[in-house]
Amino acid sequence: MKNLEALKVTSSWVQHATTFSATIDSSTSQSLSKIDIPDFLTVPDTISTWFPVQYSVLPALFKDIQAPPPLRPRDVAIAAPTGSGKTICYVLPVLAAVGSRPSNSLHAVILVPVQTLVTQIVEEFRRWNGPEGTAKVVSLSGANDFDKEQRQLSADPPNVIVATPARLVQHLTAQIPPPIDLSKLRFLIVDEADRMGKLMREEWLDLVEFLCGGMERVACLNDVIRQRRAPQKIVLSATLSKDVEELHLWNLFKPKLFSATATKAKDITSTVPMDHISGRLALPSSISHRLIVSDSKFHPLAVYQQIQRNKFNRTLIFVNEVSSSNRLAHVLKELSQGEFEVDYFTAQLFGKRRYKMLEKFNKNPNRVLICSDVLARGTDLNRVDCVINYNLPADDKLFVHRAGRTGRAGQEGYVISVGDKETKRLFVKMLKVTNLWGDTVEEQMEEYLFEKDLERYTKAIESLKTIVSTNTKTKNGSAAKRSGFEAKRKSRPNARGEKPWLKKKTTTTE
Ligand SMILES: Nc1ncnc2c1ncn2[C@@H]1O[C@H](COP(=O)(O)OP(=O)(O)OP(=O)(O)O)[C@@H](O)[C@H]1O
Repeated sequence: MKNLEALKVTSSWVQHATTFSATIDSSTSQSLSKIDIPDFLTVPDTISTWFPVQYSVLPALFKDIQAPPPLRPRDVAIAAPTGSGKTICYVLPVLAAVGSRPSNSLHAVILVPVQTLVTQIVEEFRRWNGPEGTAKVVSLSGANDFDKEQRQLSADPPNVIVATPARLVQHLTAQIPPPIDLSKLRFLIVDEADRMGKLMREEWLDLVEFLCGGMERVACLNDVIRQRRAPQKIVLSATLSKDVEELHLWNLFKPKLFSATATKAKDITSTVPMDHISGRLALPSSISHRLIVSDSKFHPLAVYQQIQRNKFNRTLIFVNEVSSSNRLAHVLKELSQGEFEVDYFTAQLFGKRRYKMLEKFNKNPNRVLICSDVLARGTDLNRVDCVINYNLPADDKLFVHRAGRTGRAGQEGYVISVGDKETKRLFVKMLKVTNLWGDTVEEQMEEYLFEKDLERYTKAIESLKTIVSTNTKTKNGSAAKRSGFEAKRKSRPNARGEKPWLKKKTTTTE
């Protein structure tokens, strides 16, 4: 039996992609005058040029709006590095489609995997929509009260909805007919598309396509005519997968791919296995990566020394477990002694507290934010100087997205990964397979390098142990109290079903 060689099927639309530079600098950015945008849109002060992905995508999408093709516009897939400005690629076309005198119909639905991104994208719409805000943009996510959202949708139908898939489906199925009319949708946009998971079609895409109408595969002339109403799909990600079956899930109509070429600084060899739409995973060229290898018991001290030595103004530290975040926060607070503020952000933070935490990080210098991977994708924080992988990322895509929280919009960024001899081996192998290892610097930190801070570090660990043991005692105490209460409750007569308060009828004979 001859073992069959795995076939690499590459769709023709992937092969004939429109490419642009992944590097953002004065030579690859274009002046704003090169693209005519509708005059009712206000250009934010921070925007002075078009980034490569915007200069490549915007003219095509504006053309589909100004001169709609006879059938329906081709769907679009956008693969560009983190921080390269993909959000604007759909914000402007959506606002242009809504127009300066918007009707009451829903023009666009934008779906993102996490609620922090929902708020961030609504903010981006507001930045371009101007203070008067011609288009009505609403957010639907776990950050808001569901009933309040329902009332708002019925009272004042929006032109644009930015939502998490779960919350959108909740609104679409909570009442019949749903308060959201998808039948006249012009855009169906999915940001961080490859994060939506393989079950997305069962979970929400089938329902949304059914309510949009016209998404069936063409089987007859009637389908072709019905398809004219279907919304144009735009899927985006920094790590858009090239897997044919994954792309097939999106049921894209004659898709056009806009894809970044290899970054200038990291010339990636073609031997890299093609598991990614632009043929490879890549970090923005403005990011440098350093791997610190030391005994794991010194990792918190190594992190502290890196922040102190490099004088990072804002540092994001990714951990894999919630428990590590508050322990690491305590040790860093003890070590820093006020040199920098330390907070931690995990998925357990709800509603407004999330945004207050991010706002505090964005607005103040000398901050360290310890977080879980809920912030790894898409989150656009203000000038993060350094991303630290305190726990190494589980896979290469997560490494790219975590690293992409720094080095955004062409700014310089540093990524520091912390490992020990064992974890380092697997991590280096993972990065070398997809050539993300690039020009990473490896630094062995031996025990003698920690001596100068060892005393303070030991004190910090001791105080952490005291806190942990106190918490454990309190937990046990309350558990004991609960079990004591439980025991008392069980001992009460009525817990045994007896009713001593009902006087027994004594007969006179007794
Ligand atoms: N033309 C531009 N000029 C200046 N800054 C820009 C421009 N376009 C985008 N930016 C800024 O660059 C940052 C990154 O933009 P954006 O969040 O759209 O990147 P992204 O590609 O979506 O990143 P990710 O893949 O992490 O989601 C934002 O702060 C945005 O304001």
